[in-house]
Amino acid sequence: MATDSWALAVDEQEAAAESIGSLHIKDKPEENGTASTETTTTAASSSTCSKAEAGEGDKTGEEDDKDDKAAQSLLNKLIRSNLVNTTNQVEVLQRDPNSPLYSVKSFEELRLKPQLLQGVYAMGFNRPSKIQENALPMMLAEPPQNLIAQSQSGTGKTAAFVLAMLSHVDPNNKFPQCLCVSPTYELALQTGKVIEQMGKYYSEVKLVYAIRGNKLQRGTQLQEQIVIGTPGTMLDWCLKFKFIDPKKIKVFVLDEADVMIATQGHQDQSLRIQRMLNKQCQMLLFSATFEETVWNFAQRMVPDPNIIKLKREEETLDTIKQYYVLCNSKEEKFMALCNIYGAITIAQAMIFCHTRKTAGWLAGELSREGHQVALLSGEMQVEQRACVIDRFRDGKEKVLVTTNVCARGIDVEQVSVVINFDLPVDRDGNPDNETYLHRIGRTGRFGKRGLAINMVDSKFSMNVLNKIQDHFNKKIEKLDTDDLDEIEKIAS
Ligand SMILES: Nc1ncnc2c1ncn2[C@@H]1O[C@H](COP(=O)(O)OP(=O)(O)OP(=O)(O)O)[C@@H](O)[C@H]1O
Repeated sequence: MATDSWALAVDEQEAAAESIGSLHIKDKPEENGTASTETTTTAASSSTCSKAEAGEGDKTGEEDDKDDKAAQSLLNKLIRSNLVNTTNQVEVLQRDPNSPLYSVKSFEELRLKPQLLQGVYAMGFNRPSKIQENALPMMLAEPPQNLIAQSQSGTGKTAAFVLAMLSHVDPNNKFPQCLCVSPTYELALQTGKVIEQMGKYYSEVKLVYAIRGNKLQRGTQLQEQIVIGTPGTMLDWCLKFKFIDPKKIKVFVLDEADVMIATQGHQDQSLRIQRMLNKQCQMLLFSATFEETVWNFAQRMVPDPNIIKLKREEETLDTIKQYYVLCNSKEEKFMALCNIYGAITIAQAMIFCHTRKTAGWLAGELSREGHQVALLSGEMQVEQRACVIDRFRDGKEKVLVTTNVCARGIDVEQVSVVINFDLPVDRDGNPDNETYLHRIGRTGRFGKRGLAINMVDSKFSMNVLNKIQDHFNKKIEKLDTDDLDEIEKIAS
């Protein structure tokens, strides 16, 4: 039955692809898993963290002063991605005590291994963000301490737990020592890329993906120290195939921990893995959101945890401006969208719909208007989804129309606008506050400014919007999309 529904989903996807001229879905990754781009590693690969290129070391070797190197590399990264024109903008945020990027400390003070410090600077990081500054000393302490940590979207949680894993592995031991479980295939791939980038100068440390499609021979003894994957495959590798000896695991990370706990299947699988681990294994749980019941469950699950928790009013980022638009139908919502596009320059946008059907319709309409559109929904094969995201990340499409599948974790710096074409609600029609926060967090990454626009088309959705406002105690302003000057103003 499962196979049938997959096949149907792919057929529908292909049908949609035909109707949407510029929608691109790449074929499955090449058999050996080596993707075309330098940093991409696909499902079937077991990859090394060492990808140092000749010449890069020389570049930094010219400069003696570490601060200058870091500053220069950050500036290069930001200029490359057109985020800022000077370092000052990020620097200012990192020095503002009210900003989640605030940090007075340096990466040097965290006493990271030199290879990791080099990797961090090569990524363009200058100083740790607040969550990194607070969480890393706890995570790197001896004896290891457990941690449940919440920090706003795009503030560097992934980088924090990746650094912790890389710091804890013993490269001389050729077996898995760190497990990182992500809720989706594409998030696992994305986190894997961060591990590769950060571990670029730590060539002895290797990484393998426990995700669908990466089939290993029975009896394989993994040599890689870090395993990143989705809960089902990870559990199989521990329990059924015994590729991993859970007793040898030193660090266990649950990324997007709240959804891992709140989703029954994920919770069962994660708990079954956890039960196989040694009592001394360090447990690290991270997310931008933790609903109260989930938070309580997490505290029962993790023995004696350190806790970093946000106050409700801190959960939303001030750098993301939130608006709503009043409409009467989906056609009017589409018109409003066109007006927004007509008034402001949008680098890249993510548009969230409630159903696959609406997403397909909207992608078709936008495509007819001449936009380069990518469509992504949960029913697509995971490899196809990963390819759609890669293309979007590379800027090949400027608009990504999607359902909730992409609401969490996906890190695309150039996303300047998030549109909730449909507001997020749960199965009972109640506002889904957590999903709202994750969705709008796809913009405004690491201090960048972002715009979130909500389409309201009924009393029901107005009610949902009001409840979301009340929940976060944050005003969502009304926007008149017929008034082009007004739209221009909000973007300036
Ligand atoms: N210290 C730092 N200095 C500069 N950039 C950073 C730093 N830490 C992380 N970043 C960058 O900020 C962006 C967001 O980081 P990351 O994906 O780790 O955030 P997150 O908190 O895990 O987000 P989400 O809640 O959406 O999963 C990434 O592009 C990352 O490279």
